[in-house]
Amino acid sequence: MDMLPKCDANYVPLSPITFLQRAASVYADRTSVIYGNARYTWKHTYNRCRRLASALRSLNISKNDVVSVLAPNIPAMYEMHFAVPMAGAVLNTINTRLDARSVATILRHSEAKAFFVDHQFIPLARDALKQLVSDSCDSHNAAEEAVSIPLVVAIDDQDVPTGARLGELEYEQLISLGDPRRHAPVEVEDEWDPIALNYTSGTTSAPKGVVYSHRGAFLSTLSLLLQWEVGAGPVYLWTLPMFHCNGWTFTWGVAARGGTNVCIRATKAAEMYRAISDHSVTHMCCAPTVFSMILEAAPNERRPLPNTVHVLTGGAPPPPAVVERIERLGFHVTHAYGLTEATGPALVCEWQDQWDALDSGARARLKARQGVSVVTLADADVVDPETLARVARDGRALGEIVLRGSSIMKGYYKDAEATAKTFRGGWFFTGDVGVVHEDGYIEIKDRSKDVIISGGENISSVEVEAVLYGHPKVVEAAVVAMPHKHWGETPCAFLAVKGEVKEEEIIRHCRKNMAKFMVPKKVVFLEEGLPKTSTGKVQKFQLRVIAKSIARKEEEEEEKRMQREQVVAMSRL
Ligand SMILES: Nc1ncnc2c1ncn2[C@@H]1O[C@H](COP(=O)(O)OP(=O)(O)OP(=O)(O)O)[C@@H](O)[C@H]1O
Repeated sequence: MDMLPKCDANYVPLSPITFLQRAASVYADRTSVIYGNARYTWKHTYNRCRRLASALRSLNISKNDVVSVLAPNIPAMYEMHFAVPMAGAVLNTINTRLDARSVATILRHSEAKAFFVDHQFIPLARDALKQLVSDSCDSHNAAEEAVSIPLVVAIDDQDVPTGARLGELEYEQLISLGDPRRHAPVEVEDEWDPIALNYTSGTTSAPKGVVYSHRGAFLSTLSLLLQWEVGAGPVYLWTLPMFHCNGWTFTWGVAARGGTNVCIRATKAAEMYRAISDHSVTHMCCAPTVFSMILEAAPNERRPLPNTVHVLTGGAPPPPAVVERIERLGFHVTHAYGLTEATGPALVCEWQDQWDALDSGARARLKARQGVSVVTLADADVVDPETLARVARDGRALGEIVLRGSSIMKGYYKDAEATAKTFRGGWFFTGDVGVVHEDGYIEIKDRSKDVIISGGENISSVEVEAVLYGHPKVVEAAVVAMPHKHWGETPCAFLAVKGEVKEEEIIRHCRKNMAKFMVPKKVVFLEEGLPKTSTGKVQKFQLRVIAKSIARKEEEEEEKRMQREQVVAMSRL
């Protein structure tokens, strides 16, 4: 049997771009994309992608060249997920909430050959390009790595054109100029070839460039469709940014199921309710912070849900109290855990039938666990990061969550050291601390950098946050370490609340619901909400800076008070 070789008939490189070709033939006249009043069918989308791929090739974009895009969830952004790899190039979607300096850093690091910019982000892109030009002048003087300036393509609004331009080229003009007969889309030669370059959220350190292969993207897409039980023809609302791990692969996945992509420019409560109601949305993905937006929407923004909306949530721990509330509204939540490095979700809290009989609170607590590996992952575990020994399956022993399988990235672009550090002993190390329960379900307790160590005890900020979310007035909660002269660190809670609530009330609520050593010593109310990354994660490093300065101030005041008491005591002598 070993003598039977691979041939073109039985061995075709796996790539998610094949989903589009199939969609164009199987679902040709079905609506592929809705954006405002603009509508496309799968036949249209396929033809437009072929034209764009061919236009890119005519501009000398070739194999492994990086094409960057700065755009919200619009049809062009969707099309580029197919057109760029169809030209043999690598898609780099840039986070639209970054500042010009960071956008320039990504353009420089990725050596982007082309840069597509949505009209709304032209001012940001212009500043980033200025920065890049100035870096390029500096690099000539300092004999650094040369900086190349990408070809710029403006994307005008595909529903209501604005006429805004940046650079010489415009998106629709490229599509009309593309001629697949002269420059045919490129065949994928090797499924290990890169398809996308995604920078991490930068929650804990400088963003790293994560490279996906066609194979990894293909398998992750199928795996997530299966895991989430997405049937034929889903109506998928784009609330998760497509720039976040290629929309957790659903950019490619919606084509695989012949679904309809409902694109909205901004993930805001009114837009979401309207789109769900107008288009009978069946599926959406989002970070748990989006739940708070939906739950706190003003009465005039709300609309009744026309049907059950299946939501895949992840990216941050969903507090059980919030899961319970959102499900009462008619959303059905599936919880997944993942990372940019794992091509989006890697663990999913797969539901067990016997859990249906539990009350809603118990169901939400089970659902808030991160779960078991998705089908294309070979293995997931929690291990001692030094010895690599598996931790006990008791829901208590802490270790680092590790993953292994075809969904894991190829590596970090131009960073061999970070790649070597994260791949060890046949595992990918996530940097997240977790436990394994008796039933084999993994639960994240913290990111290793976020664990609070108070008097030698580890405190999981996620556990303290879950209790805080149980308070009826808490809308957002994050807990970080605050330096403490006796305990080393103590928990400091940052809250966004509705209505009036005092620090003492929150502390009382915590005392009632958690061990004494876990109770936050300080509660800070942030009226403007918690600082977040573009992917909806709380920027805990910013909160740590505030907590540190509060601790310093309190220590200074304490010292002053002691000095005053000493003076008084001396004067009495
Ligand atoms: N369901 C979840 N529950 C808890 N945490 C989650 C969940 N899903 C993802 N996360 C957190 O998000 C992290 C992955 O985030 P992402 O890849 O967007 O970049 P980042 O790790 O935040 O950024 P950086 O690596 O640059 O600091 C995970 O390591 C984990 O800490």
